[in-house]
Amino acid sequence: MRWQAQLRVTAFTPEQIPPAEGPEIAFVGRSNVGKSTLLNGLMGQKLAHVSSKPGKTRSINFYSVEAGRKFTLVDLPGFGYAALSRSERESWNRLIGDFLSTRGALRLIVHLVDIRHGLLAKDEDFQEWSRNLETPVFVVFTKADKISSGKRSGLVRQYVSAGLRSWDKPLVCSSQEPKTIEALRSFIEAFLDRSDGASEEEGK
Ligand SMILES: Nc1nc2c(ncn2[C@@H]2O[C@H](COP(=O)(O)OP(=O)(O)OP(=O)(O)O)[C@@H](O)[C@H]2O)c(=O)[nH]1
Repeated sequence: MRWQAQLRVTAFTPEQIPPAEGPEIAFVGRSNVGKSTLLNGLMGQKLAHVSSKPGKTRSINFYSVEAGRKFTLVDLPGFGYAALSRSERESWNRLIGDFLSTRGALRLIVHLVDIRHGLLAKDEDFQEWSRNLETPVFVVFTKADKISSGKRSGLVRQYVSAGLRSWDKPLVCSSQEPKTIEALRSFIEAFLDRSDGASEEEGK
């Protein structure tokens, strides 16, 4: 299904974070992993700023989506951007960490990983840190067009056997391959339907 999306709020500080309007899905990843490009692909519009220079997304952006139901995509700043000072990096990590560990409306965290590099130190740190969260964290691989399809499946198998969590079928995306973005859209819709069902069961 096509998604109708609009930017709701850009928050630079915790005080600017708006109350949730419904279920939320957060996107995290190292700087330059292709997060803005992927979000634009999902939303079918160029709402997020894409740049070849890392570290462009420095705020938390909330996008309201209407797709037969309402939900919010949350675009978090890329972690581990080296050009920032140590204190800037720490305050960034706090902003992200606090949000992910306290946001009640969060249903899913999508951790984007560049398929060519796999999990680098910052990704490993994030995977380790996020094990204590109640919200599930699923990995989606990006920039798949940069390697051959044979190599892709081998790498994914290797990552998953190393313990990465993802959907039943690990998702590999590329901005150059619209079908892969469409697949992610369908997985997110199905995930939200399932999590609605689970909350109704719990409420009985
Ligand atoms: N070939 C290819 N290039 C991509 C893909 N996704 C993103 N890129 C390129 O990678 C660069 C970074 O993309 P962004 O979407 O800005 O990455 P980001 O993760 O939002 O970056 P930050 O602002 O640092 O957080 C840009 O030059 C994109 O055009 C992809 O699937 N395939």
